[in-house]
Order: sequence, then structure tokens, then C-alpha cells
Amino acid sequence: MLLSVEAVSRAFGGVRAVDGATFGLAAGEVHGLIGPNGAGKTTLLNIVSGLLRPTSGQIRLDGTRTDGLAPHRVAALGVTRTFQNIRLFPQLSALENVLVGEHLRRDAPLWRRMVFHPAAAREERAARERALALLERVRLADRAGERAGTLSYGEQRRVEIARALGAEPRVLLLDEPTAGMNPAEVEQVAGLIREVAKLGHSVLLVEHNVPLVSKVCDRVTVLNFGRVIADGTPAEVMRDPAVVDAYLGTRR
Ligand SMILES: Nc1ncnc2c1ncn2[C@@H]1O[C@H](COP(=O)(O)OP(=O)(O)OP(=O)(O)O)[C@@H](O)[C@H]1O
Repeated sequence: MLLSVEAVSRAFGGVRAVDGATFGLAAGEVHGLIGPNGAGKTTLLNIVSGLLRPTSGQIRLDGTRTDGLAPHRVAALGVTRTFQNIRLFPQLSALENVLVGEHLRRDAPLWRRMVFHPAAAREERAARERALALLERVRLADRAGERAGTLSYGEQRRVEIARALGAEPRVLLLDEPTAGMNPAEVEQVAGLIREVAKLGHSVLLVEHNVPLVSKVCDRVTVLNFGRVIADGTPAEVMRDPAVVDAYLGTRR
């Protein structure tokens, strides 16, 4: 497995938000993580991306433990994410928003950024070209100069995905990328997720949109009350009685 979640638990006071969750993400796979409200999906994503430490259990990326590492370290190892709420600078252009990610990753010494230097100018040009190429990957190159705040919701999501792809992640974590989108925008994101996987990035997708998950995911893990209740192909998990019960809210 490229990414392994091994017996991970996280409690908040008395609430077991994640309770002994185990599952794996294979290389090149689009893996869905679904479950009713409050099932622990975002908490698990926060643990995988380093924003939260698990109370117990381990996360491994290609065998290397990543749980307990700071988010920038986890990102440097190849796991990047987008958030449920869009986190762009609305006054900056789409290109500049992607460039912010490029700048954060570049480790040019401070003096180089403060005084004019031919090498810095060259680096800046290269960073812009890369940012434009990233926008091309999400089919937004033609909107590169537009202020992010004026783009449609779906386009803003794609800018965020472009920025995350700038880190060349081995694993891309998407937290409800279609929340609040209209059906046409959902369709575009579905296509984009498959393209991202084809480019060699594995994807862990947290979603409420079950038809989308069925369409784009190779495998799905279902959480309920912090526990994994099913794991398999979309068709397998959708006909699992435990999953049907969890979604209909009936308890045995
Ligand atoms: N920082 C926190 N402090 C206390 N409780 C928390 C905290 N974060 C999450 N929880 C609780 O942990 C449980 C799991 O929450 P989480 O947000 O991970 O679920 P989710 O599956 O992502 O839900 P949703 O689909 O609504 O986004 C919930 O009962 C929630 O109230």
C-alpha cells in the first residue's frame, strides 16, 4: 500500500471521532472515504495530513511513518490536500494563487527575494511558467489573469487543485471538493479527479456525493461513528447492509 492507515483512533474529550480505523490506499488509485455526518472523515483527513495527531495508531507513506509530523513535513514527503472551504486569495489572480504555493515551496534565501538578482528573476519566470502549466492541467490557463474571487465556484476549486498539484504529491487529499457545486461543475471535477490519477497521483477523496464516489473511485472505505464498516469497490460497499443501514439511519 502507498498510504496505510493502521488502527488509528482520535478522541476529543469523550467523543471517539475516529475509532481504530484501518485501510490502505494503493498507488494510482482513487479511494473514496464516505460516511454520514460526524462519521470522522475530516478528522481522519486531518490526521493523515498532519494537522492532528492520532491518539493511537499509525500512518505510513510507502512504509515511512508520518503520523505526528507537522503538515509541511507530511507535504514534503508527498501528501498534500485541499480543504472543505475554499482557501484562495480572492484579490489575487488565479495564476498568483498557484504561485503562492510555488513560493512557499522554494527555499530561496531571504536576501534573494528582497533585492533584485538575475538568478531570482530567472527563478520567478520559471515559477510563473510552472504555475501556468499547472493551470493548464486543470483547464484554466485561459483564466490565469482573472481575480480568483470572480471565478465560478467550480473554477476556484480547480485553482486549489492546481496549487496542490504543484507539490507533485504522491497522494492528493480532497475534502469534499464538490460541496456546493452545480451538476455541471461536479461533472468537471469528476473528470479532473480521473485525470489527476492518470498523471500518477493517488487520490483520497472525502465526499458526501455518493453517485460521484461510485463513478470516480476504484475503492471506497465507509466510516460510521469513527469505525470502518465497509471497504471495497463502490458496487460492493453500496450493497453492503451495514452501509445501507448507516445511510438510512436505522440501527440494528
Ligand atoms: N476539534 C474537535 N473537538 C471536539 N469534537 C470534535 C472536533 N472535531 C470533530 N469533533 C467530533 O468528532 C466527530 C467526527 O467529526 P468529523 O468532522 O471528523 O466528521 P465528518 O465525517 O467529517 O463529518 P461531516 O461529514 O459532517 O463533515 C463528530 O462527533 C464531531 O463533533
